[in-house]
Amino acid sequence: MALRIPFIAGNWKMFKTNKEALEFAEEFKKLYQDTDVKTAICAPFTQLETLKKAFAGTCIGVGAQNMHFEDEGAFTGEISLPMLKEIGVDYCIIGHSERRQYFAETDETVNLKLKKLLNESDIVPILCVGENLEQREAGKESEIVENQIKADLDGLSADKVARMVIAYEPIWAIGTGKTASAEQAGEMCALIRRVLEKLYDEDVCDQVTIQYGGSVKPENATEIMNMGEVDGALVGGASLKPDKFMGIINF
Ligand SMILES: O=C[C@H](O)COP(=O)(O)O
Repeated sequence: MALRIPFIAGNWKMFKTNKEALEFAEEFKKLYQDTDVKTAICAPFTQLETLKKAFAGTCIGVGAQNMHFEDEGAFTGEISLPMLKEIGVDYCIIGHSERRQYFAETDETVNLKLKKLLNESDIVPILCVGENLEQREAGKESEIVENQIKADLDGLSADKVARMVIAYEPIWAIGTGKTASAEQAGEMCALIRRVLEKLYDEDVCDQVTIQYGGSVKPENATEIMNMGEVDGALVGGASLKPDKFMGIINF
């Protein structure tokens, strides 16, 4: 079994101005030392260049939160892969539940975006999947997540999928203060690994980094990270403050 390095990424969603991002970066750089945990900040588009410059010469990665699947065109408000490449981002979140819920993201567009990123760049996608409360209460979480993974990865080759990150984010646990129990997080991350093994092979399933996301904070990070199949976390609210985020990285 491959030894996967823990990877804890922040998702700032629609928070922080450039000035605030720079202040965060300066403070966070001082704190992020002597750790074997990989990290990145996925920030709004307007802050990506600022963060790339601020984190230059460190191991702290920078990610976008979305990308269009076309290179260019009449798509008002969208950002393309060549634009992200020019900034030099390391990661890009794809298919976050907030994109699916509020901006009509579908498994079909998620799939096109993943193909674009993986076939035409070295940018690592962080694919988000997860069920809503109604689906969880109906006991359908495994079916929902399995179907999302199958549809989102459709047509992608094993070597491409092997370098992805997949974040299991139950929608009912995002920003609600309700966290999935460490067992629930572990079970769903294990399910994702089994689906990958079925679709590809053991090598792919061993290499993919699987994160849990949903109300992760310093107080619950140790328990979540200690579940066998959880390789990391995608952190929303608690990634906005350098000391809180560092508290999770130091789980
Ligand atoms: O991408 C991050 C997730 O949506 C989790 O957000 P949260 O930590 O604020 O619950």
